[in-house]
Order: sequence, then C-alpha cells, then structure tokens
Amino acid sequence: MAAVPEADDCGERTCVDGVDLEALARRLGTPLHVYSASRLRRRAAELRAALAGLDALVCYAVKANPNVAVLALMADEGFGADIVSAGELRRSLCAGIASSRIVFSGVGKTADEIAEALAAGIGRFNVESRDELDLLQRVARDRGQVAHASVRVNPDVDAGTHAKIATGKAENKFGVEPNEAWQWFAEHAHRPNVVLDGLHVHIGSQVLELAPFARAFERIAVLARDLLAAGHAIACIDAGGGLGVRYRESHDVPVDVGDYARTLRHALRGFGGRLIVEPGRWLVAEAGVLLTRVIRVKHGARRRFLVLDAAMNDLQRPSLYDAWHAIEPLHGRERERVVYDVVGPVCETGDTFARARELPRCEEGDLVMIETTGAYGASMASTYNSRPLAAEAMVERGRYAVVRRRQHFDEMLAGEQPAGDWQVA
Ligand SMILES: Cc1ncc(COP(=O)(O)O)c(C=O)c1O
Ligand SMILES: N[C@@H](CCCC[NH3+])C(=O)O
Repeated sequence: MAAVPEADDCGERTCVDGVDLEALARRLGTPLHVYSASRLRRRAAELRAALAGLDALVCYAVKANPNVAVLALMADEGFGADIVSAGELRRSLCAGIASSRIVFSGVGKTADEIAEALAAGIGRFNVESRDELDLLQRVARDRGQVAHASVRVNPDVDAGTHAKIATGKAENKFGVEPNEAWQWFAEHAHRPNVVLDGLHVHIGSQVLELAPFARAFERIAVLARDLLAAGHAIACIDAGGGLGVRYRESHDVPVDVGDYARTLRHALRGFGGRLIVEPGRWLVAEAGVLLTRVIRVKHGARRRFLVLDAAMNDLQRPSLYDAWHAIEPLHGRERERVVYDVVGPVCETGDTFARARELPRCEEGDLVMIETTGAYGASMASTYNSRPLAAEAMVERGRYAVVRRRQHFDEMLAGEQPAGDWQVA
C-alpha cells in the first residue's frame, strides 16, 4: 500500500499537500480554490508557539476566508473568531467555534446583529463609536444581559500598507481617539449592561514592518496603564490582526511572527489580563491556490493575452489593489518564455491578474496556478458577469474534500423574478 504522502512532498509544484492538482482540477473543474490543511495547521502551530506563556486567545479574522472547513480547522486548533457581521457569526458557530471565543468588530453593527450576537453569548464586542456603545447598552438591557466590550482605539499610526486597507490613521473610519475612550470609561455607570473592560487596536492589513505595530501597541499599553492607574478595570487587550505575507519573492519581507510576539510582550509587560490577536491573512493566505485553465491565447495589436477561466470575480485583489500574485503554469516549464498580460473573461480591462508577466509559453487547456490566494480570495468573490462562484476544496495528506461546490446558474437566479407582480407601495 502506498504511504500517505507528507504535505507538499510531490517534488514538483504540481502537488499541494500530497494531492495532484491536475487530477483535482479535472475532477472538480476550474476555476477552483484549493486550501492545504497542513499549511493551515503549520501556521496555527507557529502562532501558538510565538504566543506561548501568554494568556492569549487567537481570534481568527473570518473575513479572510470564511469557508466553514477553514473555520472548523481553526476551532480544532482552539482558536476563536473575529467577526464583522451576523453572517460571519453564523458561519463561526456552524463550524464549531465556541461563542465565548468570538469577538465582534466593525463600525456598522446593527441592533439586530448585536441582539443575535448577545443571544449566541459571544465573548466581547469591539465598539467603534459612542452611538454603538449606547445601542449595545439598550439592546443588552432589553434582553436582560450584560455585554463585555472593548473600545477600539484609533492610534493614528500609519501602517505603511495600501491606503484601501489601512485602518489606523485618524482620518480612517475605524475606532475612536484615546480621549474619547477615556470618556467612555468615565461614564461606565450610565451603561449598567455593558462591562467596558478592554482596549482594541487594529492598524491595517498586509503590514510588512514591525515599527507600526510597535507604535500602536505602545499607545494602547500606555492608555491601559493610565486607565488602570485611574482605577478602571482592563481585563483584555486586543492587538488586532494585520501581519503581512510574502506575495512576491524578493519584494515582500514579512514580519517574523516571533518578533511580532516579542514586540507585543514588550509593550504589554506588566499587564496581567488577557491578550487577543486577530490575524486573518497570515494564517490562511499561503495555504491557498486558485487553479484555472487557459481558455485561449489572444494576440492583440500590441500585447499578447493569456485568457484564463478565472476572473476578477474569483480573485479581486489584482484589480482592486493592483496586488501581485505569483502565476505558474503547472506543466511545460521547460518551454520558451513569453510575455503575457494575464486576464480573465470579464468585460472590464481591470479584469487583469498581471501585466507583462513572463511565463513559459502556454496553450489552450493548460492548467495555471495563481498563488497565495487563501486570504481575501474566495471571501471577496462575486457573481459579476453572472459567473457562478468557484468551488473550494480542502486537501490534506493525499486526500481532498469539496467544501463548497461550484455554484449553479439556478442558484444565482434563486429569489429573482421579472417585475410582474406589482404591489401598491
Ligand atoms: C478588526 C480587524 N481585525 C483583524 C483583521 C484581519 O486582518 P489581517 O487579515 O490583515 O490579519 C481585520 C482586517 O484588516 C480587521 O479589520
Ligand atoms: N481585502 C483586503 C484586506 C482587507 C482587510 C480587512 N480589514 C485584501 O485583499 O488585501
């Protein structure tokens, strides 16, 4: 009997976690998101090791990849969830994440979402405005419950990342100024159904330098020390997420997770409460690839286009943030190298995965892998151009499981009908 292969041991890069990608793509069709369970577990273990000895809870940022199999793996690793909607709450609970390990962030929580989260018994709300804090008090009072809450503080720190995913500058919509946080603590008696005993900070995503983290953590630590000295309880500090990953060899140098944890330990020295971290991308990005086939090679007047069956609706990052993803044909690496614009079939020039990318010559039907797509890939997918959502599969040690099958056209149409049944408004 053949031994079960270890992760990624197929030698060539045609395998992920012991699973042959060509065979998988033939079986499940393309475009196809594939996630490696072993890679996910390796990252989880590295993070746990970096945080060892701290009273730390990892609340995985569900938005990065809300696939229930990914969430179930996080639950199995003992992680909680950082959610931003009732949808993410339901997914997390359905995947087996303990409600007490769920924290709820976001500037637009509605009364219904807050009520649903209270009913589920989530651990903590990361509150982003006074209006939200008052709403939390009202909803908790009406339900006869007490909610634990942290103030999300905006530290006015430049995370040095893409402007669209920076969240820690004063001009961003997230969090409140430290002065306002002080006022909320001072007014705690006005809100008997909210135990305000935590601080939260999150400066942005794909952060590749340690210094902005250090600045933000120091600001939060100083605030925590001052609040404690003034007699307020601080039971929890939530350091957010944001750790970046290497999309491009030789360009992106990610922060070492050990250095990140040391920076946290240093900033929070002497703090005896609970630490929460909320990484998303760092845990899942490198565990995912998007498999896609070449529909055709089109020779334009000025450029040569490699037209794939994946498009911006399957992976938005290149069109939205000009993000760079490695693109590799799975076979024919010995062929001559050719420069392509790598595009999808969607009717927008922005539906471009890469411009002027040198690749081995490709032919119709070739399987191509777009790398580092485990975070903010499928989670940001749409059905633009009435393209069904791609399937998602988990692979582990030579086995695969379809964790989300490809959407059918009738599912896309479900709930829609031609306007024929007019009602008086
Ligand atoms: C509050 C909060 N926590 C955690 C994250 C996760 O970020 P990342 O995927 O960069 O770790 C985000 C997204 O930026 C966020 O807004
Ligand atoms: N969607 C962004 C990350 C957003 C982080 C969410 N707070 C990306 O793909 O890089």
